[in-house]
Amino acid sequence: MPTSAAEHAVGQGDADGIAARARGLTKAYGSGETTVLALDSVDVAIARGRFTAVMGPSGSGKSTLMHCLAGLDTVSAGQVWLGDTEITGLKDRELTRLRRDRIGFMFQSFNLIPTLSAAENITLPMDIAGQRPDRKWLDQVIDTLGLRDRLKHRPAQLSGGQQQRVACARALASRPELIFADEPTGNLDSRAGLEVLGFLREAVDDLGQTVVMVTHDPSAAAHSDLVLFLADGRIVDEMARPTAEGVLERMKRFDTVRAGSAPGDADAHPRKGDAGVVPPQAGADRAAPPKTDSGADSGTDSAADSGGVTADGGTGHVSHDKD
Ligand SMILES: Nc1ncnc2c1ncn2[C@@H]1O[C@H](COP(=O)(O)OP(=O)(O)OP(=O)(O)O)[C@@H](O)[C@H]1O
Repeated sequence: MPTSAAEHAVGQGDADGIAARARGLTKAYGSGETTVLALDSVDVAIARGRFTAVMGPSGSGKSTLMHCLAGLDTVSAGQVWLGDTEITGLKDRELTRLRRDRIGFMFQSFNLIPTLSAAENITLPMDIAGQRPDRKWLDQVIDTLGLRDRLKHRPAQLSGGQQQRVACARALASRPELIFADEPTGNLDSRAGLEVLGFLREAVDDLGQTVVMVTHDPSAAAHSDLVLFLADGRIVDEMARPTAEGVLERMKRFDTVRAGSAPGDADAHPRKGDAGVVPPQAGADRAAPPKTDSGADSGTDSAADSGGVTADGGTGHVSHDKD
């Protein structure tokens, strides 16, 4: 039976079986009247060796939660641990190393380097970090992802699904403790999307990896072991062994609640998804949004220019001080 996040209550001291956790995790953007409370005292524990999906309405804080758990963004209050290591308070350089050594990233734009072959893309973060890939593991990843006969191809010679598989292999190459995937199927047609979800599932089942995936898609979430539902910056529910129908039903309730919420509720801490209102300018306050996957090409170019970025596993991440 899948392990529920709830069974691993935060603060019990026993970190066994927990890949990452947060306590009282709060993230506010901006200040004064324009403050946006993206995360509101979130307690969460991500079970090791499981596939966890994070869902919720637009603006509910999914990406912010992922970025804070991955040390890509600073927190306003609370604590975050990766395994036993508290990452809140770590210096930039320590965080960069920790991300590089212990976390794999997959984004909907794949951030592959166009001039490098698939094989070179897969090992690039490790090459930059001066780490030698574990050949046996790498072979296993490549075979599991069905990339053996595509290794010499450049990204432009690969289909979208194959490119995403390369991105998946890159995230897995260093055998990270935790893989964060932000809408990894967002740019794919449904068949390629299914493929990638299948591979993430296999990464968990066959390779023992831990995956956290942010998604809007109930069918994608149905591939996970546990869905965490976020609303207004809080975890409001979870569902073990989810089905697409079950997740869809649960998501519909957000709409009902939001449609029925008092108009003044959103005023204290306005959020993009509040009260069913998503103003067109909702993202305008995101001077430097934490999403770093704004385009495959720009991402790859900057990645090519900056060793720190690609050493992060293709995050495209440059800075995490964006308030
Ligand atoms: N850099 C930023 N500056 C200001 N506000 C931000 C920033 N990043 C996120 N926010 C706000 O924080 C809230 C949560 O954003 P987040 O991107 O985490 O939501 P999400 O659930 O991932 O949304 P979506 O599903 O639309 O991607 C939103 O109201 C958003 O506008």
